[in-house]
Amino acid sequence: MYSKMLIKGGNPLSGEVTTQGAKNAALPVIAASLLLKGKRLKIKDVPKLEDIYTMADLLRQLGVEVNHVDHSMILSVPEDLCWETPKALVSKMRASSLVLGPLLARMGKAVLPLPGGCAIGSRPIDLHLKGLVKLGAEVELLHGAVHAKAKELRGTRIYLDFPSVGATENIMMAAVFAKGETVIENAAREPEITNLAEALKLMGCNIEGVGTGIIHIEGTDSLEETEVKIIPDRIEAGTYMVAGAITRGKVKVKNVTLEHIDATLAKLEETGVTVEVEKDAVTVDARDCKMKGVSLKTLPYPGFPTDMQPQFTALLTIAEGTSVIKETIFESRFLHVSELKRMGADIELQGNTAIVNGVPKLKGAEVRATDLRAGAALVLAGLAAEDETVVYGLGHIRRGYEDFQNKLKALGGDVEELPSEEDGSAKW
Ligand SMILES: CC(=O)N[C@H]1[C@@H](OP(=O)(O)OP(=O)(O)OC[C@H]2O[C@@H](n3ccc(=O)[nH]c3=O)[C@H](O)[C@@H]2O)O[C@H](CO)[C@@H](O)[C@@H]1O
Ligand SMILES: C=C(OP(=O)(O)O)C(=O)O
Repeated sequence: MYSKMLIKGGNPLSGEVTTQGAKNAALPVIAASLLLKGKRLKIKDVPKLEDIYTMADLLRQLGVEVNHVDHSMILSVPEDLCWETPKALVSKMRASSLVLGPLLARMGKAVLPLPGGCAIGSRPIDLHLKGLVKLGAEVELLHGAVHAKAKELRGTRIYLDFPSVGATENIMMAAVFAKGETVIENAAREPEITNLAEALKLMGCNIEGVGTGIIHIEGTDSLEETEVKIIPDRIEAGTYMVAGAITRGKVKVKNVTLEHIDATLAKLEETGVTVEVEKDAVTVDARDCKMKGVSLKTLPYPGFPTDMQPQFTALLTIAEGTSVIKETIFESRFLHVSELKRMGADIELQGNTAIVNGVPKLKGAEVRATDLRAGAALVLAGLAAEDETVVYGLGHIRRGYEDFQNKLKALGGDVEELPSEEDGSAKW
């Protein structure tokens, strides 16, 4: 059974909402527990999300005992681990590839069915594999699965052709038990990587330079039990800020790390909405605001995050004038555009650029979420649109937003999740 969300648009959202722990930080930290041997990792502020449950199931299959109670997770890792990852779980979630590095480091071998692409792009893992080979692993592709093995990993210099988030994380984890020093150059600088590095440091790893683009990891022999806290989800926070702005409401988002959302805040302010910041909260006030179009380009952190691009595209459909949105991270992250056009948006796609001409109002329609953030963007558009919108494919949204319906309802959104016989794809 699928599910859909019915949205009666038009209510300006108002009130406070608290951000969950970051999905994209929790996933690699959970994978990092595999580096422990006969020890436990306790993680605080783990969001309750489908992707987290998938990662927990994957670790269970590898032999880890996982207890996820409320927002805490305790992972008890046995002396020996299974090193073959099941296709059913890996194909469900690309982030499953993050177990490759730690499994190789701990067990000297790993088998991972190639995760494949998704609606936003082809998403190869060649950079992950190149890094592992440089560390001394033998990597083969057999019957659609990566088979990696290494008697011993050796520290080395690894230059990433692109600052890939996943490749940086996988290589960092693989390098933990390598002999000598590993240096990752052109490493990704996302805050989620810093959170993973903090977890590894707390376990006893020696890591320097995280956040600078050049990461140094000194190999070690064994790690310790520890407890780590997940950072607030900057993308969830940004999504609720846009919810306030697009409905011309006033929303306070609590539990944010301001320096992680600089790019999002700067672009929101540029549209003309009022943004007030406190130590760990942001209030977006768009009441009586004449919002104007802005141009933006997605970039690796600290640039504007690709994971906020669909939500901003929705916002800019009803901002005055023309906005130019350039997506440089994923090759096909514009599937929400055709859905927004069904709602009356005026958007022209030219390759990786969307040219958005603001319209006064969006109109409710039946639309389909094709991925997580596209789904969030359509819900935001529905909240601002006249009449009723139905968003199909809520499964995508559940991957990344905890309690989305209730958080929106608490802000005054007229939304309701309902079971659906279909995912919406048969409609158009
Ligand atoms: C679970 C998680 O943290 N997901 C995030 C992570 O995804 P993910 O780790 O997959 O993103 P990457 O930074 O690796 O990918 C960015 C680009 O590099 C390409 N690439 C990546 C690896 C590789 O080996 N070869 C290659 O060509 C990808 O296809 C993509 O076009 O960072 C993205 C970019 O901020 C975010 O949108 C995702 O939400
Ligand atoms: C693209 C995303 O996640 P993933 O990399 O897990 O697909 C996202 O969180 O927006």
